[in-house]
Amino acid sequence: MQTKNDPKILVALDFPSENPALALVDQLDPAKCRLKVGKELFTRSGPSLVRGLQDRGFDVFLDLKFHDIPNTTSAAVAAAADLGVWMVNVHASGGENMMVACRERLEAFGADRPLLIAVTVLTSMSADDLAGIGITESPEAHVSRLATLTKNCGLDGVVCSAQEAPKLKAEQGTDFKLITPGIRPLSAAKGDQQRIMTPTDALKAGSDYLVIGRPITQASDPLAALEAIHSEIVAL
Ligand SMILES: O=C(O)c1cc(=O)[nH]c(=O)n1[C@@H]1O[C@H](COP(=O)(O)O)[C@@H](O)[C@H]1O
Repeated sequence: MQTKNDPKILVALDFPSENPALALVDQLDPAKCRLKVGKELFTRSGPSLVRGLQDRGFDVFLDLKFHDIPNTTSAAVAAAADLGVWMVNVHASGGENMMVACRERLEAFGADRPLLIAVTVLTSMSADDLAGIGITESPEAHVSRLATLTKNCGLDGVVCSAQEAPKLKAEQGTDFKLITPGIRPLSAAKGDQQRIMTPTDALKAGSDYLVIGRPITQASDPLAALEAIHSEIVAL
């Protein structure tokens, strides 16, 4: 259920720099979406851009997928919390000690801490890719293994494909948040995403938040595209 204060749509700001990102953002409505800032945009434009988005009323998901030793990674998520972001993520494959260190470090921020999410298996990784790094179980089994580890470490949820959502909700419970990319309204181009789902189907499958990039950012009228998806899911 979409509420005014908890927008389910996370718009992926996959732009090379601040100017085109802000040109898009200034057409959007913070009551209807949050914003995801990833590695390219953050590396170019950094914390000042994040503050600029927050000053415009948007919550920010800082999608930097930290993966390092526990001391370094927990310091990085604390820096994200100092920046006041709404959500931050790490790689679950960084392991238990790393994830626990991150969760413990964020406890100091109390109720205002960012949600701490883990990436399980990137949707770009095939079974062959996993075998190449010594993982012989299926991608699906590895996602479940890493989601269980993530939950046991006390994190808030995982990034996964919406196809995996029913299984993960059944295994991890309804409070464990699922953030799902690969979302396409029926009218939108699939692009390079392979495993796609409509916003409605993804929420019905158990997604908590929908990461949506090009169907909004490349639309001729981005606000109309956002509002169409928002109206579709607010009616659920
Ligand atoms: O972590 C992500 O956000 C992510 C993980 C993943 O497995 N697949 C995936 O597509 N994403 C991101 O989700 C967004 C999807 O954008 P669109 O395909 O344009 O809707 C991009 O920012 C991707 O980098």
